Amino acid sequence: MKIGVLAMQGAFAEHIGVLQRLEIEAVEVRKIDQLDDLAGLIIPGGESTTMLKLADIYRINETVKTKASAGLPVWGTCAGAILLADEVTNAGPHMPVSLGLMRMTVRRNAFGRQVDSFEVKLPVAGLGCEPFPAVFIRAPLIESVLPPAEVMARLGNGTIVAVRQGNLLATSFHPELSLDDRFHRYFIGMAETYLAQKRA
Ligand SMILES: NC(=O)CC[C@H](N)C(=O)O
Repeated sequence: MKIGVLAMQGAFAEHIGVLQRLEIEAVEVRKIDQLDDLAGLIIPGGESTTMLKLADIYRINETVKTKASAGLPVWGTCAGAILLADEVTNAGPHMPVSLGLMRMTVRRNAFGRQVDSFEVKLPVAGLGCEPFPAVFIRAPLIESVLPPAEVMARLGNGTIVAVRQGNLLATSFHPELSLDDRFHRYFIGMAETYLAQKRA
């Protein structure tokens, strides 16, 4: 199975590294034809405005929307989660509209500046009892979700930081920067289900 990582900008190399450690063929996606034959796509962290603009120039946004709507598993981490949201409360004047695939409202840069980055042990529904070491870097928070989107994880104060909506997954934090690969294995599981359904 092949999993793509959008490689316009941001932390794509780290995701590729985790996938390769898990012996998954990982593809850097910069052109629309590289979206063919994927079992899943990861949209990494980085800078959401820049990433949206570049993906728009290379006409990737529309193709990702079409493929995700047809069932392709897509996982957005940090800036990638912002791209998946159907509403961004503080988008800024130069930010193109997001892909709008998930029924959730996100607030960018919700935890302060880059120096305020932090790591927490986060209980995550679906990943077992052991909390996940979640790394937050100038992260967005998820203000609200609407069905069919479902909350997978919240911080101790109730802030939503991970959401699943069918074939779509969003995390405010960076699982590719921790040594724990359970989130990547969870997404690979979604990709396996997708392939099995396609073959059936
Ligand atoms: N680590 C990240 O992906 C940060 C996201 C970035 N602050 C943005 O709003 O686009």
